Amino acid sequence: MDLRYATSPEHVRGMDTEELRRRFLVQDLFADDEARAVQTHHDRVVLVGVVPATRPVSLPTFAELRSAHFFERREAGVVNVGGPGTVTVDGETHTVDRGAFLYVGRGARDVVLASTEPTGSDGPAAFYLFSAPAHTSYPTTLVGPDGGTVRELGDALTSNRRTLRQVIHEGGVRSCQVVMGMTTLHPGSMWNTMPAHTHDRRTEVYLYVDVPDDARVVHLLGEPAETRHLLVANREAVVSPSWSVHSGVGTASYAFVWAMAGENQSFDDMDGHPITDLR
Ligand SMILES: O=C(O)C(=O)C[C@H](O)C(=O)CO
Ligand SMILES: [Zn+2]
Repeated sequence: MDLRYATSPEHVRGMDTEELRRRFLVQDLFADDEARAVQTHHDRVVLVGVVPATRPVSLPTFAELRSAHFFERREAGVVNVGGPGTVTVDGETHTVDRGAFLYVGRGARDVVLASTEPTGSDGPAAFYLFSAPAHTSYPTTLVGPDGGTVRELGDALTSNRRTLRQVIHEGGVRSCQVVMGMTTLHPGSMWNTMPAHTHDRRTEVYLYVDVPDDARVVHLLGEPAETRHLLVANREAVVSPSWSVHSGVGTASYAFVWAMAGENQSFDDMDGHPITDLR
């Protein structure tokens, strides 16, 4: 498990490109037949990537968690961003195809992730887990690729027309902390999350997906009056501490999985920062 210690806004002012990327960008989370993990000490969020390319992969626990099994004190949202697949939780198998989500509650013991058509056109399944500490156990719940609460946002005239699906949230699948969903940019729209915002009560992670190999997303981070940027490729994630804006523009249309944990689960508890205020 890769550990990322907490950062402060003052610290960001002095970071060069290499340090910004080392602290906030998560690369190489997805590797064949492995469960790779990163923990940020911001809200103790753990990210795991699993690509069951040639065999099913059992989710291990990690030494840093000091727990007998991964879900002993945690919950997670799992989304598949690859080809068709299944997730088996304590013997019950769920079909989790591309764009589907599975919420796994505290107490689950054996979690096995598998591809259904590893050599198909979408390749093997690619599971992304966003996990946070949990105080109680909510039921494991599957949401299909079109499920959740859909919000249409933005405008083609400002290049930010996008469809946002809230899946694990106050009005949907219950959880202790995790709030999670996916946003898909419409063809020709490149800007996400504009106007940008912060939410001082939650850490958020964006995982960018469906970014063409020759494209990048220019992701803005940092305090609104002191922004920095990262050039982000497909299946890379960016950690946004509570004080950081998170917004980006692609050189092609793309999608992203957003997920949060922290003090509350109120999606609309955010402070907007107009582009004219960003520096
Ligand atoms: O397109 C958007 O806008 C988003 O997807 C915003 C994220 O959901 C978010 O940042 C929630 O806090
Ligand atoms: Zn946000």
